[in-house]
Amino acid sequence: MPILVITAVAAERDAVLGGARSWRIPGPDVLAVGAGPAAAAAGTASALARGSYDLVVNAGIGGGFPGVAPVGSTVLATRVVAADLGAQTAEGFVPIEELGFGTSGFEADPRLVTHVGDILRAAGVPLATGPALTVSTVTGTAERAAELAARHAGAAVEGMEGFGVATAAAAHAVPMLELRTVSNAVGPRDRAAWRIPDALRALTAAFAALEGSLTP
Ligand SMILES: O=C(O)c1cccc(C(=O)CC[C@H]2O[C@@H](n3cnc4c(=O)[nH]cnc43)[C@H](O)[C@@H]2O)c1
Repeated sequence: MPILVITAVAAERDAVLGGARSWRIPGPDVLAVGAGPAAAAAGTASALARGSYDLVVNAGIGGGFPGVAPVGSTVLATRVVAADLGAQTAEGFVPIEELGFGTSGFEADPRLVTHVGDILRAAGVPLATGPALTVSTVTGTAERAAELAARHAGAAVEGMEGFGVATAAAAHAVPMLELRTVSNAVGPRDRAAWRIPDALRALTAAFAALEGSLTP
């Protein structure tokens, strides 16, 4: 069953490939397509037009919501949400559904999330599950982090590609998962505190554990 893994940058792609290298079954196709939802959607759609896949996984590092997904943990998304797709009004943010011309969320297959989550936990991966928020601007203040957490109950992780990958996967009727390892906390910007090498190692460990389990 061919699997497509989409990452933003080459370091994430190589981390995924490092984990899949130990698989005794054919590994996934892993593509680094660039940062942000537009690059992710275009890269995923192009790959899905070229080949046939049974599952698309958006994988990478991400920001974890404090109290849900600490730095060093791994997040498997139950739902992929475009957190800034809508309109800002004097009364607050209005999601695109309420504007009447689009959708801002895709649910992951709950059976697939349970199955893959069980495999990761059994392998000792410190796992959190919950909504994965996709943003075009990385959150850099406590106020913005609190606003997002209030608007999305149980928000676990923030990244920049999930919604783009999910949109392309849905257009091709292919199931989609988002898996992120937490390099930093969502909140006041402190780039020096990002634990990128640790998060990349966690990504490798997660994919090593997933051999044969990414079955829709
Ligand atoms: O500098 C490096 O060596 C390096 C290695 C791997 C990845 C990076 C990135 O900067 C990846 C950008 C990618 O990470 C996601 N991300 C990570 N933290 C957050 C966050 O707090 N909020 C939103 N996105 C985050 C995002 O998907 C980016 O595309 C650097």
